[in-house]
Amino acid sequence: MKILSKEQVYQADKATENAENIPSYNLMERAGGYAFEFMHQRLQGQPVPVKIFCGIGNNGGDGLVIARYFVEHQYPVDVYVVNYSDNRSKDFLLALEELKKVTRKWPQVLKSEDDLPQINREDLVVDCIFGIGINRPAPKWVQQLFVNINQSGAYTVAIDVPSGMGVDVYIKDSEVIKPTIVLSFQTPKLAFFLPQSGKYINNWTVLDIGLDRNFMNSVQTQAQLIDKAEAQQMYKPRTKFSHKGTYGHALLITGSYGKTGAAVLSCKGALSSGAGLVTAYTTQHGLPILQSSLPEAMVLADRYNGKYLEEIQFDLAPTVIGVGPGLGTEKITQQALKTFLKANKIPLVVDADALNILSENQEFLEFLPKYSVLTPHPKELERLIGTWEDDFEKLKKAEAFSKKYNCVLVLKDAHTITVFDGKYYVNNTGNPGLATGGSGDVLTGIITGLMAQGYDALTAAIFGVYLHGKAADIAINHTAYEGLTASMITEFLGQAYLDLFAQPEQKQ
Ligand SMILES: NC(=O)C1=CN([C@@H]2O[C@H](COP(=O)(O)OP(=O)(O)OC[C@H]3O[C@@H](n4cnc5c(N)ncnc54)[C@H](OP(=O)(O)O)[C@@H]3O)[C@@H](O)[C@H]2O)[C@@H](O)CC1
Ligand SMILES: Nc1ncnc2c1ncn2[C@@H]1O[C@H](COP(=O)(O)OP(=O)(O)O)[C@@H](O)[C@H]1O
Ligand SMILES: [K+]
Repeated sequence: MKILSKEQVYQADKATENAENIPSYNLMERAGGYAFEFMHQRLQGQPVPVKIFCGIGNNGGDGLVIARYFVEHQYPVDVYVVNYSDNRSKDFLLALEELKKVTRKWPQVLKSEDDLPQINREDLVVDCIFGIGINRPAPKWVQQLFVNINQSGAYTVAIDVPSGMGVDVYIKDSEVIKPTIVLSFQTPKLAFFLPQSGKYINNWTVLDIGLDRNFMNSVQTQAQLIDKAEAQQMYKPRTKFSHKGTYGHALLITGSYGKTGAAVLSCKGALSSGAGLVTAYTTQHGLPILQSSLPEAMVLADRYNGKYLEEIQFDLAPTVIGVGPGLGTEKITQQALKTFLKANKIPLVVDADALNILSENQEFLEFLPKYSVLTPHPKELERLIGTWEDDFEKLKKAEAFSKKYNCVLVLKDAHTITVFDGKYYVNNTGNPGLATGGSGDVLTGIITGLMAQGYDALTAAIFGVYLHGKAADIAINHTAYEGLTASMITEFLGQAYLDLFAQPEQKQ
């Protein structure tokens, strides 16, 4: 699903007004109408006390349209205008006129902290204070209103975006409404998926308000949400007369003394994603461990008998190499990695300690083959690209890094974002069950396994992240978040594949 930027949303509005030859106010009517319908279908006329907080821009205007519908359907409703500015938008004023036609109970105007009403747990709060137009911290008294709403425990529906949240910029030092659900118009907003702002999002849904199809089909967005529909398109079906050679050979350079588990997990990831052959390259003492725990994998060990890899040299031609999990960052391993990288031409997936070694020796980055996949978690990313002011700056820095080194950068997080060629592919599977040691090692194996099967680096990264998260989503039905271990991700990977084409259950 496309994630439009703020500017693109305004452009989509204009395109729709032009294509349908309608005034902008019609869109506000449509948006407000759909939002009301969503709530009305769930409330079914129950006399829940509704409190609608409207700003003075178009988000506030949506709120006034919603208010009119609530009045018309005889819900007990209080409407407040949060008067943070006297610059009321044209369509806000039109919506106010329409509201006044159906009720004599005019909105109460709030101008300071003293005006803020009591909010009760039993209320339904509709948040229309700020939408995508916010560009600086709200006035303090308005922020106090956000806090009051958050502390009330009331069921809170945010219209378009939670008030206080910037959609393409981070608004520093500002309170944000933490809604029960966000009803977002036409497109989810990038901020929903970033850790600094996404922590305010419990649940969101998109309301299709019918923006111009031509515009929506042709607009090129920087960000895209990856869900089942997108993942299905990536899947490569197997053919009847294929054999293990068809699905490539994945080599995983992994493990050290006490961290052979990382090697096992990444090999399991590669095997369960479907690689034709998997070989681990590890330390000598790791060899028997791998052989006994994972009979499907072949194992090569370095010549020395040390705790860490001292040399990376093998006499085989894998399709793709995954490197990093459990390697450690010993000087001797750093040297071995340098020698290997200098000579290597085979596509790479780089993770964990291999990333840490690259961070310490940035000159090694030049040795990476084109389209290498790098999979840092936030700390590894910081070591690689330095610190950032906020999540949007992080994305910009990641984008610049990926362009400079021509690599696919997988920013692992609750919503992992794959960055390549100026585009952001935002993953929408996975859950906190994945916050467990080794789950990243499994991901490295999965992406390496997909590349072995002929998926290009970008697709392997996006699809691998999707499958990894989906396997965890299926697994937690059996394990809960707490019971999920990294190995189990690989056990449920097959179900993640099956789910790609599973038909939703038909209602009788
Ligand atoms: N296609 C769609 O999706 C449709 C969307 N629609 C709706 O329109 C909404 C966007 O409306 P909007 O552009 O009027 O902005 P909104 O968020 O109401 O803010 C109002 C104004 O506040 C101002 N301001 C900013 N920060 C401030 C601050 N800290 N303290 C004080 N003032 C501040 C700023 O003006 P400024 O002062 O910067 O000139 C800003 O313009 C969108 O979210 C959706 O709900 C539908 O109606 C139609 C279809
Ligand atoms: N709260 C979460 N929600 C969704 N995915 C998560 C969450 N926490 C971690 N993950 C995922 O789990 C993996 C953790 O990787 P990493 O930190 O490298 O683990 P390890 O080093 O232990 O293997 C990443 O793919 C990340 O996106
Ligand atoms: K809002």
